[in-house]
Amino acid sequence: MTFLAIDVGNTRLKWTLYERPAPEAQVLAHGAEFLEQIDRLGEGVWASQPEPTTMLGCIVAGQAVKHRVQEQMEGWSVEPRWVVASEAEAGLTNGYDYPSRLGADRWVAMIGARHHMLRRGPPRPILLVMVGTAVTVEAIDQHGRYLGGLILPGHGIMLRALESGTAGLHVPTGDVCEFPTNTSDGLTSGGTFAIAGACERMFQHLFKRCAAEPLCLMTGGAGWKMLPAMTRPFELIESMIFDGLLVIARERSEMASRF
Ligand SMILES: Nc1ncnc2c1ncn2[C@@H]1O[C@H](COP(=O)(O)OP(=O)(O)OP(=O)(O)O)[C@@H](O)[C@H]1O
Ligand SMILES: CC(C)(CO)[C@@H](O)C(=O)NCCC(=O)O
Ligand SMILES: [K+]
Repeated sequence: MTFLAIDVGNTRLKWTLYERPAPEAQVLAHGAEFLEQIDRLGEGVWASQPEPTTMLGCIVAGQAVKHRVQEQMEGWSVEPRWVVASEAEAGLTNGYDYPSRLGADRWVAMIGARHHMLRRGPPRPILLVMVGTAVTVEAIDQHGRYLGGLILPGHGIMLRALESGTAGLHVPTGDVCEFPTNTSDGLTSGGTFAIAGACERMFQHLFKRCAAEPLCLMTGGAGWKMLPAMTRPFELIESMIFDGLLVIARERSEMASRF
């Protein structure tokens, strides 16, 4: 009963093969590829894996990339399934104006975050920060209602925007510091504190709205770089999107077996 979970972001595809579709399942194999390199997955690393019994993915790259991913799965008989944000799933309700327009990665990561929070104790609001190509800062109340979230350029996009919009900002990566005294440190610290500051504001908004202290969770490949700059204690859970996919897969298979 193996289960393949795939997270296709704006820069990279990440995949994990589990022994079954349920939270805490054992990992059999995993990998990550830049989107330019996914066309070799089928004859490459996926060819040496046992065929997944079921699959669930989350994709924010466009239709063309989705087709390329599905092509790589053609050697298997497993049906490709992709999560789309809905009005409610796995204990989370979606406050977005148009629920299906919410990025699938955001929706899935929030479902993973709520699962982690409930395992820790009584229900609390959640502040979820996802640091990838773009950065999202999500607010979920203690009842599992998604209130809304911020979308910011990721660190890389911020730097590239400054480089292309100015004449004198082509410098190597600097360090994060409180009072930068050179261009490199100024750019690196500016981007980092822009993200940290947005998170702090959302924390305040969420605390006020819920009258309960939010649990602060972070995910995304660059999360570890952000942690030291945060104004609150954050827990980094790298596997949040995969954990969300496992929760959804279990819920869906339980629902199916009830009918
Ligand atoms: N010092 C830094 N601090 C914060 N973020 C950074 C830093 N350096 C790079 N980043 C960002 O981290 C991203 C890499 O993280 P990750 O590997 O999760 O993203 P990704 O795979 O590009 O994301 P996606 O899931 O959108 O494809 C880069 O796109 C960049 O914007
Ligand atoms: C915001 C990103 C880029 C974050 O990865 C992605 O979730 C996305 O493309 N979302 C669609 C728009 C939205 O979530 O409102
Ligand atoms: K992502």
